[in-house]
Amino acid sequence: MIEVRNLHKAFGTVKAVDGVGFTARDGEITGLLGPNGAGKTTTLRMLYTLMQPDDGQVLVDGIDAAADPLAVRRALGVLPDARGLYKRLTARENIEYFARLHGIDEATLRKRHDALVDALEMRDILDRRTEGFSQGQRVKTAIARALIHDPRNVILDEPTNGLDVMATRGLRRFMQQLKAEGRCVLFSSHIMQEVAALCDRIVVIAHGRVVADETPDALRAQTGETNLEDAFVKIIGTDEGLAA
Ligand SMILES: Nc1ncnc2c1ncn2[C@@H]1O[C@H](COP(=O)(O)OP(=O)(O)OP(=O)(O)O)[C@@H](O)[C@H]1O
Repeated sequence: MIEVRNLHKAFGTVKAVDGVGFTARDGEITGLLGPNGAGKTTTLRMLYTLMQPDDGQVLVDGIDAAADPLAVRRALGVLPDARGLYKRLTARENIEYFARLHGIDEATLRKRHDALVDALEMRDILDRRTEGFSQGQRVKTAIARALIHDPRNVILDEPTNGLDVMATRGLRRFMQQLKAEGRCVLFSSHIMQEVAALCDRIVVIAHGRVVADETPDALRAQTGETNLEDAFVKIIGTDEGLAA
């Protein structure tokens, strides 16, 4: 479970995150939805301890990220916005390198590696260097690498960005599988249909603040709109930066 309380982050005069708080629960998919520049990536970066908040608190499985960042990192699997693969290494080497950094024994590595490779349908690219990989191939490799230590909590920053329809469908299936395994899945998106199709709970962010935190059905009821796209536009007050 991921709990975020009253997070703040400013860059000069820009208040990127201005008092964000929400809870992402185990066995659920939580979507962080907001237009471009709303503060999604900055929020996620503070969650996975890449960036220090000016104020506020992050708890992962009850562990305070400021007090024990290493324990929090161990409890998290993260697909960052910059996918950050080692391009001279093959996909397999990228994944195995992370497994070794986590100190995973060989037998567990094999088992976990095979399960991820099958779930992500990436066996055909395993022994290619990641240099020259397509967006979808890069995302698959980065996700497998992020999850090799079997984390309970999974954070994905715009995971389907740049993926084609088939790759997007595959990734959505994979996220459902993570949820079925009882993990806490938190992902960001500015694509309403995606969030609507996947999420148990939607946290809408605009101008660095949470403007709604509901189930998709409750969001529709709250706004009186049957179409989620119309509901979002009503909540945010503009359709600028939101993709259909
Ligand atoms: N390192 C930085 N230095 C200066 N300003 C920043 C920095 N990172 C983010 N910002 C600003 O903070 C605001 C929030 O940015 P952020 O990347 O969190 O938004 P986002 O919701 O992830 O947007 P997108 O959907 O476009 O990725 C923006 O105005 C952005 O320009």
